[in-house]
Amino acid sequence: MDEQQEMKVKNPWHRPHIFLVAFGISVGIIIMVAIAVVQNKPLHQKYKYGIVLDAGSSHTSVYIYEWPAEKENNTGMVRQKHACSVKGKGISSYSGTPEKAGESLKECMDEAKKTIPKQRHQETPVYLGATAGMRLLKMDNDIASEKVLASVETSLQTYPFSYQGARIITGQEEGAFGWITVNYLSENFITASGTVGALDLGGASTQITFVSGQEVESLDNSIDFRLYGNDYRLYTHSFLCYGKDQVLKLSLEQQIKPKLDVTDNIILEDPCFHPGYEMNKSFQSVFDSPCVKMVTHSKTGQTFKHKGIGDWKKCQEAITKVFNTSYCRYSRCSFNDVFQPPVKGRFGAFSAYYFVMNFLNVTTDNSLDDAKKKLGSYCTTHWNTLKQKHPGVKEKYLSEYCFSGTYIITLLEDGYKFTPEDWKNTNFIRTIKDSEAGWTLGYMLNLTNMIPAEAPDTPLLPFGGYVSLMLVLSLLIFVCLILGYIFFRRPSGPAHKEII
Ligand SMILES: Nc1ncnc2c1ncn2[C@@H]1O[C@H](COP(=O)(O)OP(=O)(O)O)[C@@H](O)[C@H]1O
Ligand SMILES: [Ca+2]
Repeated sequence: MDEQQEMKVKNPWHRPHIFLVAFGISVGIIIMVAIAVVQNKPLHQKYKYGIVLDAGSSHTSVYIYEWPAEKENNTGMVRQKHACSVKGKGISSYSGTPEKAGESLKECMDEAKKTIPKQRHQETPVYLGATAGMRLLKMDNDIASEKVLASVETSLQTYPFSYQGARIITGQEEGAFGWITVNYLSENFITASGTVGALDLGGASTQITFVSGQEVESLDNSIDFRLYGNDYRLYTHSFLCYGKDQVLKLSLEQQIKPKLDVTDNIILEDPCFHPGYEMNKSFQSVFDSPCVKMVTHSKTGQTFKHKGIGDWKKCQEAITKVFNTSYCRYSRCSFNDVFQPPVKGRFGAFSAYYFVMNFLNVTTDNSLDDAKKKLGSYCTTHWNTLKQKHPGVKEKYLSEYCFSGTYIITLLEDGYKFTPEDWKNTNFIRTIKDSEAGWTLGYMLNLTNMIPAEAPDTPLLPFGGYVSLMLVLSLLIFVCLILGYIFFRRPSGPAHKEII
């Protein structure tokens, strides 16, 4: 009996509290290991980067994107890490001094070098896409446009990144990649919520892109994509010369034309500019674009007086004249003989749509009629009152918001045939989840093959679920071991004898 008692003391498993302590410690260790795994995961996460330069007609922006390396194909994983606005005008403005186009990018590209971790520089792709400003320069002066592109190319090649090319993208690409960006960021490709149409307004061109569900009668306007296992047929059109800066030139030209032969001292009374606004402008500034067909060499170097009268109704009448709706060779057109099926679904309107409407404080919470009333009263505001109210706003922008707002409403309503209901389904957006809406993200996703045609195989469990399951399984195994130990040990051990 003494011997048996001794054995009981030597075998700790015969004391339940020791067993409990050992069990508690083991569970504690397992939980700590699991938490450490979860906590430390982001530290070990490898990020990848990509740079896209948006060489627009009015200015260039450099965007840096970032994504976790192992989640390349999951929608919504790429986000904008940084954006830099290049000082000065767009690259097409350097047609006379092409070498300066490349130089202009230096500050923002130096910033990119600092933003992206050094060890990732070599593998980081850089793309430059030029839009309507360069399309116009190419039409006007092909050699100059080549020189400007060569200049930005030389400049970008001096950086430690992986240079992938600088080119003028097509209007279809601009429209389609804007649509991809908006829907990728909204995660519409993986949910059943349907897609959102994209409206992009620039300075020199404007794009409309949406899934119409109807036959697209002109091949130029149709793009097919297979993304994440779904087929999409997009309607897209880019109107060159219908960005807000070029339309302003078109509208000024139309108002000047009838006065040209009548008088030498032209005073243009413009309903789209505020009462009290008066500025001498050169004819050159209106006629210097291939969008404006009239060439008046006799007026080169001369100026006209641009005078605001602030009359929204007349402004809209003037703007309507830039749309040609007299001819359509398809079953239906937007304007200028361009096929367009009826607009459908929700729309995200970005770039200058957002800048203008945000400044005017017009949202689609206002009915279309209320938006017009608001704009009408804004346009009649005296120029001096406005300048006093917005001392920080660039005068050029400030003077043009009445025109631009009127153009936007006219383009949507008369151009694209938006009904008051479609207007309500439109959102003016600058960013989605902190990434800017525009064509650049979609462009990069496409060129880096980050948008697969088929839905990627998703793991059975998310990472958190996986860790929890492993934890429960380890506990189960642990408990089984303990029970097994106790159970199998008893028949041969002294404890068994003791019971008998
Ligand atoms: N804060 C702002 N207020 C009003 N307009 C703006 C503002 N910032 C940018 N813009 C305008 O947005 C437009 C951007 O066009 P951009 O992308 O340069 O041309 P495109 O896309 O036609 O090549 C330009 O007309 C520019 O003047
Ligand atoms: Ca643009």
